[in-house]
Amino acid sequence: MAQYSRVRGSVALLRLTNPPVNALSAAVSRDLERAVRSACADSAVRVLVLRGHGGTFCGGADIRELAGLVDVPFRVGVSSLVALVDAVEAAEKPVVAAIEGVALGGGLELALGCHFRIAHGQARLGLPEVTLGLLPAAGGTQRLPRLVGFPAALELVATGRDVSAEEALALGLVDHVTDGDVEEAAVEFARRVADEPLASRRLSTRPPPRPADLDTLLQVALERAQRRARGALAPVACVQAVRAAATLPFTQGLQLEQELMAALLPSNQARAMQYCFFAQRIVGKWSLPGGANWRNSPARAVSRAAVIGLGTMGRGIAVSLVRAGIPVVAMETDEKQLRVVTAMLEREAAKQRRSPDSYLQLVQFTLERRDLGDADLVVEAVFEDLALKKRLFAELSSSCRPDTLLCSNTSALDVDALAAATRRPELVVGMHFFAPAHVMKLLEVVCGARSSPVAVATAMQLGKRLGKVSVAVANCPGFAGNRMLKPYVEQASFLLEEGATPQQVDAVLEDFGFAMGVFRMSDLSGLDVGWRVREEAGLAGPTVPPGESARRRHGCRYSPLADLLCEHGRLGQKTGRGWYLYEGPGGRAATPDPWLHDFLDQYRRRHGLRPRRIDQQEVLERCLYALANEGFRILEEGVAAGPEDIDTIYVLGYGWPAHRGGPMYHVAAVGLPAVLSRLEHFRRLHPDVPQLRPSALLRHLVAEGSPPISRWRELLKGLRSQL
Ligand SMILES: CC/C=C\CC(=O)SCCNC(=O)CCNC(=O)[C@H](O)C(C)(C)COP(=O)(O)OP(=O)(O)OC[C@H]1O[C@@H](n2cnc3c(N)ncnc32)[C@H](O)[C@@H]1OP(=O)(O)O
Repeated sequence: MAQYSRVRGSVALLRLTNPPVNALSAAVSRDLERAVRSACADSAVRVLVLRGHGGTFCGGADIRELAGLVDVPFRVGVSSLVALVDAVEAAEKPVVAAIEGVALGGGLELALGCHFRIAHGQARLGLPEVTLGLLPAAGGTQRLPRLVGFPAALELVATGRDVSAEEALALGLVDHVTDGDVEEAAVEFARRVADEPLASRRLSTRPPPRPADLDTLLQVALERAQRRARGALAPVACVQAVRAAATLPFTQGLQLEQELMAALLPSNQARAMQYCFFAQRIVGKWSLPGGANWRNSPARAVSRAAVIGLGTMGRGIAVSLVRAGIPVVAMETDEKQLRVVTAMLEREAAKQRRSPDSYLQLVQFTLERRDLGDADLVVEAVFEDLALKKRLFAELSSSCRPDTLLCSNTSALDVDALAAATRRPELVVGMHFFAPAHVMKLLEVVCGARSSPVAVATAMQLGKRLGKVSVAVANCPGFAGNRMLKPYVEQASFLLEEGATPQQVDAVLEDFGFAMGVFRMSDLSGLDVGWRVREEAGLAGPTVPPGESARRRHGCRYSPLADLLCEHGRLGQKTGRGWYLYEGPGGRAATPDPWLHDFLDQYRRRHGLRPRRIDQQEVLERCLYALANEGFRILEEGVAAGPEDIDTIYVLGYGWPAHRGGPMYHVAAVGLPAVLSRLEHFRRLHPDVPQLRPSALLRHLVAEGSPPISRWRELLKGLRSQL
């Protein structure tokens, strides 16, 4: 796990070895500590270089231990890592960290214990513990501010953002960056510093910097963390721990860090966030009914891509491709959109500290379909209209190379119908990006009935290359994410009919931790999007069969409230009014609108609905259980392979709070029998709402004694699977 060898006579080269990411399990930490002590005791050694095996320094503490997934008490992992970092820092001979790949979490804390840090130009460094519901508890919150100052330390610890080697150098986090061989550079560096005094290099003994505005800075950071945390404990604990570095001596700061960690480690929030971490890895291990899977189906190389349509979605997709270094041919007729995408690329280049030209030269704008001919993969991102898309797919099928993959960014339409319009249905898949596509980390890869393994593998792999988490789902209206949104939005509308207000419903959902309540979200994305879909489905507008009552469709309860707002020209933020009032068209600040409240009163009177007081619990249960119930149906039908897929989609694509794990994790945590009983209760009260009828899978799981969520995937394999 950790050995040392002597190089160039007096340099001890220690190699941390625990593939795939050299995680510091308790055993590995102890082993490395022993190796450090032996090297220090070796009289032939003057200086130590510490590196990781296999091109990566260290991915941090072993999360499986912290999450209680292996048979090692989590406190043992923490204390072994703390002891290791302390031993490294206390070494009487200089220790140089040679960082390549990543130094994350406990890995970076280990590097902070070293006296010098050399990084490869491609390395990434960070303290992502907050994303696991934790904080850096091997001295990271105390050493980092002593090295890079409070503003940077507060930001890095509280957000978990990782930085490039270049930024690390600018922050003072590393001493030197090399684009050559990091081991050679570190050994060379080590020989130069072998005789340097170490006192000032031990961060624990350094006084923390004290800018004049430190108190204000700490207060602002704490308030910001509280505001942004939306109920999550870890970001606030992170700021509290870093603040201790300003107010307490090192050992007492460390003590507080440990106490905060001891409170976070066993918390439900940390469990939920660690579940999310592993869920996001599980979803990469896709399989298809024929036996093809992520292991046996290689992806095709994508060295040139095309994007059709540079509206909101298309331009985000184009930017993502360019950022990943993939040349893009972008087809768009509206010149205004070309200017927008050019400006976006310039901004992105500046963010990545690249020249604008390095990005702009990767894009070729065109009006001609023949220019797409050479692409390995085309992503269509035109208007959401099935007939239009089918025509386009038919044309692409004739004009593109026979092996070009044809992908659609549709958010709900039938991928099999698009495939059927081509002469290569096996090379058609859905690639459903989420807006803004260059920011959101989720990609739903929609596998059509005839999509080939290579098409699925290529789309999944491309998502990863773009820095996204790809989740494979089967083709059905709305796929997994948008399909589950429907009953959730419907319940919210029914609650308005029964007496709630948009701000009441949103406040409950935002208190739960959602980035945005359902009505604010609907205003942001535009009420007309759903209106168009409902019109196409014969639920709204001129296509509704004559004689259908306003509040019923196909014999079931229907709320026409959103349709009525659209008819009044209230499309959300873009028109300056929707469920809320905004400063003007395009405004962002939502305020309650007296017009809307009058409108709701009149609506209720017109339909003889007597408003009642609705409490928070009812809002939460009806919205969230209806959504999760649809999730069970999706699992039952094999549209998604497991609860991890649904939870990943909701956390990364729909603002579900990670500290609550995702909808399926949430209902499992509440208890399936309790959820079933509440759904049965609501179903009795609303017999004309089929979405409240508990799904067969939920009943089945309850009948089986509510197995833990980690077992559902296996149990589902026995059911009908489309994946
Ligand atoms: C005292 C306590 C102090 C500190 C606490 C900590 O250090 S908490 C851990 C902090 N570290 C992290 O959060 C990093 C997590 N890992 C990653 O971000 C990525 O895995 C990484 C290292 C950037 C590599 O990414 P890549 O895309 O190359 O691989 P992938 O994510 O698919 O991971 C490969 C397999 O490794 C497993 N794994 C990754 N990190 C850890 C870890 N720290 N502990 C345990 N296991 C880890 C991951 O689950 C994958 O496993 P697999 O079975 O192949 O799905």
